[in-house]
Amino acid sequence: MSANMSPIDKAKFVAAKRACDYVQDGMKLGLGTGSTAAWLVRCLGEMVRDNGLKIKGVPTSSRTAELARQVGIEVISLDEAKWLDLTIDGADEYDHDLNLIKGGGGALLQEKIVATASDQMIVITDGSKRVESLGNFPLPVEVIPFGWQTSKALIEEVLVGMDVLGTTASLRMNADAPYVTDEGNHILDLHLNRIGNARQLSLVLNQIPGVVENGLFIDICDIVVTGYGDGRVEVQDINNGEHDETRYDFLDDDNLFADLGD
Ligand SMILES: O=C[C@H](O)[C@H](O)[C@H](O)COP(=O)(O)O
Repeated sequence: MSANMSPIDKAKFVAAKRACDYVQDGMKLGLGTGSTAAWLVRCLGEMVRDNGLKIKGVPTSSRTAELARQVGIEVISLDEAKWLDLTIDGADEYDHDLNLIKGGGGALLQEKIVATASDQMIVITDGSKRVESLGNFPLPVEVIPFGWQTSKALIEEVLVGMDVLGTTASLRMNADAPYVTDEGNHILDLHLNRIGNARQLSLVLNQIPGVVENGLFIDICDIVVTGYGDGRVEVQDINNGEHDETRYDFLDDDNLFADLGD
C-alpha cells in the first residue's frame, strides 16, 4: 500500500500514527470524520486487532461509525460515554493558536459536540492546513432546512455589519440536491477571505435564527499533529508550549501496514 500512497496520504497516515501514541487502554475516544481521521480509525483498528487495545469509540458521523465497526472498534454513543478522554480529528485549517475551521466534510456539529465533551482534543493534519489567519477555507455553517434562504440572508447582512470582507454564502450541494448532514440539516459555506476576530464571528453566527452551529473551533484543540510526505511529524501542544518532531522511516517499507489501505 505505501508504495501507492500519495505524499498527502503519507502525511495524513504518519500524523494519525503519531496521534495513536496518546491513546491508552480503557480510553473512551471521540473519533473524527474525514480522510485524515479515517487513517486514525484504521490505525486504531489495527491496535485493537493486533495488540489487544481496549477502547470505546464515539464516532462523529455515520461514515466514521461504519468504518470504526468495520475495523473492530467498539462503538458507543456520546450519551453512553457521557464524557471522553480524548478526541482525535482532522481539520480544514488551523492557526498559530490552534483555532480551527472544520466542517469541510459536513460533520462539524457532531464533531464540535464530541470535541467539547473531551478532556483533550488532538487534530491530525498535513502541513497544507496551517494558515497565518483563518478564513481561506470557506467557513461551513450548519442551518436547519426550514427557511434556510432567510438564514442565509441574515448571515450575509450580519457579516456586512461586521465588516467581514468579501462575504458570499453558498448552499452546499450534493449533485443536484442540497447536501444533507447526519442531523438532517443543510450547510452554507461562507467565503470570507479573512475572518479577523474568529471568536466574535463564531458567537455572532450562532445567534442567528436557523443557524445550528458553525465550523470555527475556538480554544477547543489542545494539540496539533502535522504529518509530512517524507515521514516527518511535528507535534504542537498549546497547553505547555511544547513542540517536538519525529520521523517515521517505515514509509520506505512497502509491505508494512499494507492492510491499512482503503
Ligand atoms: O466535516 C469534516 C471534518 O471537519 C473534517 O475533519 C475536515 O473537513 C478535514 O477533512 P480531511 O481530513 O478529509 O481533510
